[in-house]
Amino acid sequence: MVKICCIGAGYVGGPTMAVIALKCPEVQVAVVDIAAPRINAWNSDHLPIYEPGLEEVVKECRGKNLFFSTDVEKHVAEADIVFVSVNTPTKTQGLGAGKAADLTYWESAARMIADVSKSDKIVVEKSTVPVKTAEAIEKILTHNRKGINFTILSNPEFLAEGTAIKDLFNPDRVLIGGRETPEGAKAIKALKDVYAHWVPEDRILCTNLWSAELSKLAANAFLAQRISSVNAMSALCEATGADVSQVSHAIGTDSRIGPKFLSSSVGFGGSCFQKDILNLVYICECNGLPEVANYWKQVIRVNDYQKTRFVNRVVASMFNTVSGKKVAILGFAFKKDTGDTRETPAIDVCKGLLGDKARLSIYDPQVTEEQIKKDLSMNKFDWDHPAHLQPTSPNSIVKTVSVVWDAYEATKDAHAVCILTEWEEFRKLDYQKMFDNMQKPAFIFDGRNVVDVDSLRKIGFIVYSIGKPLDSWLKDMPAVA
Ligand SMILES: NC(=O)c1ccc[n+]([C@@H]2O[C@H](COP(=O)([O-])OP(=O)(O)OC[C@H]3O[C@@H](n4cnc5c(N)ncnc54)[C@H](O)[C@@H]3O)[C@@H](O)[C@H]2O)c1
Ligand SMILES: O=c1ccn([C@@H]2O[C@H](COP(=O)(O)OP(=O)(O)O[C@H]3O[C@H](CO)[C@@H](O)[C@H](O)[C@H]3O)[C@@H](O)[C@H]2O)c(=O)[nH]1
Repeated sequence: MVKICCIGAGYVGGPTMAVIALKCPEVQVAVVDIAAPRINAWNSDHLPIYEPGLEEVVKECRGKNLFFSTDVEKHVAEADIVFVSVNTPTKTQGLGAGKAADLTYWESAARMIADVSKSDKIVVEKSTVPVKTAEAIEKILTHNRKGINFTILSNPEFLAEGTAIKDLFNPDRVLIGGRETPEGAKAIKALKDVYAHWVPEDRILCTNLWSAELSKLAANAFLAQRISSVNAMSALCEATGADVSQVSHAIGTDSRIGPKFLSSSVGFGGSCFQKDILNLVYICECNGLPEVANYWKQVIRVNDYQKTRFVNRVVASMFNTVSGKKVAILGFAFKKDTGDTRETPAIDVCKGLLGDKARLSIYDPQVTEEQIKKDLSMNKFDWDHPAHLQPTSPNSIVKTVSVVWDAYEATKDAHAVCILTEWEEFRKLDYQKMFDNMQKPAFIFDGRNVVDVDSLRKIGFIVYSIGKPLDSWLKDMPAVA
C-alpha cells in the first residue's frame, strides 16, 4: 500500500489530501500539523475551514484511509510520498522584507524529514515557493541523508477557495515538475499514477522543476493582472460615464481575451495573489531584471489604489467625514463561499474608515467576531504564520467595531452600507426595509457590483457601484485617491 503524508493541514493540505484519499481508496493518506487545535477540528464535526463539498469528502474517508494527526514524525517516517504544504509567508524582517518568501517553515519541515526518515522518499513541494527552492531543499535533504534517497518534485496547487473541491475533482491541469534524470522520471511517474486515478492523462503536465515552480507564480500574476486591469478601467469608467460591466462583457466576448476574471471589485484579496506577486517581484530584482519587477509591482499598486479609492469615495460622498457615523459593512471574507479573510480588501477598507473615525457594524455569514477583530488589529503579513505564532489580543482600534449576525442589524440606524463580499444573500436583501431603518441621506457603496443600482435609486438610496456611471450626488463630491 502506498503511504502518503502531507505536512500542513491547511486550506491546501486538508482538501487536496481528502480528495486523493477519496479517489485512491488503496492509498493511505495522513495529514499532519503542528497546530493541535487544527488537527482536532479536522477530526471533529466542525472542520477548521468552510469549503462547499469538503465535509462530505472528509466524512467518507476519515478513519478509513484518511487520517489527521499531530504525530508529524511518525507519519513522515512511514510515508513513501511526503507532500509539504506549509505556510510560505512574505518576510517581514531582514533581507527582502515586504517581498521575499519566508521559507522558515519549509526549511524546518525539510530538516525534520531528513532527520526522521529511514527509507527512500519522494518529497513534493505543494506550497507555493520561489523558483529554485527545490535546489535549496535538495541540499538540506541530501546533506543529512544517511544513505537515504530523496527525490524532490514540484506539484503546485491551483485550487481556488470556495470552489476547492470542484477544482480538485476536475482540474484544468495538474502540474508535476521533476529533475530530468532516471530517478526524477521515476518519481514523476509515481505521483502521476496517483492523480491518474481521476485526472485524464492529457491534463497531467510534466515539466522540469523550475518551470513548475515558476508556472505557479506566473499563473497567479496573470490572474491578478486581469483584475487590476479591469479595476484600472473601472476608475476610467466612473470618470467617463462608461459602465465597467458592459466593457468587461464587450472585451470578454473576444475569444482571445475570454470572459473569466474580468469582474471589477474593491480589489483582489486572498492569501496568494499579493504574496506570490511580491515574491515574483523579488525574484526579478534578484535576477537583475528591474523593468520586469516594476511591471508586476504595478499590479499590486493598482490593487492598493482601488481600495484607497473606495474609502475616499465613501468619505468624500458623506460630506468629507465619517467621524462618529455608523457604517455597515456587509461581507468581510475575501470572496464569497469561504470564511477566509486573509488579505481581504475588507481589512484595508475598514482600517481606512476607522482612520476617519467611523463606527463600524460588520456582518459576514461565515466570519466570526474573533477573526474580524483579530484581522483589524494585526500587522500586515502577520496572518500567514501557524496559529500559535499569531498575535492574540485585539488592540484598542476594535472598540469602535461591532460584529453582528444579521445584515438588517448591521444597517439599522447606519448612515451608509459598504458591500465588500459578493455573497449571494446580499442580492436578495429587502433593501426597502433597510432604507426605512437607516439615517438619511442613506448611502450604499457597492464594492462588488451585486446590487441593482436603478431599483435602489428608486427606493431613495444614493448608490455608488464600482465602475458604474455615477449618481449626480457623487459627481458633485469628487474623491481624490
Ligand atoms: N490557500 C490557497 O488557496 C492556496 C492555493 C494554492 C497554493 N497555496 C499555497 O499553499 C501553501 C499553504 O497554504 P494554506 O492556505 O494551506 O496555508 P495554511 O496556513 O492554511 O496551512 C498551513 C499549515 O501548515 C502548518 N505548519 C507550518 N509549519 C509546519 C511544520 N513545520 N510542521 C507541520 N505543520 C506546519 C500550519 O500550522 C498550518 O496549519 C502556501 O505556500 C500557499 O501559498 C495556497
Ligand atoms: O473577476 C474577478 C475574480 C476574482 N476577484 C477577486 O480576486 C481574489 C482572488 O479570487 P480567486 O482567484 O477566485 O480565489 P483564490 O482562492 O485566491 O485563488 C487564487 O489563488 C490560489 C492560491 O495560489 C490559486 O491556487 C488559484 O488558482 C487562484 O485563482 C478574490 O478577492 C476575488 O474576489 C475579482 O476581484 N474579480
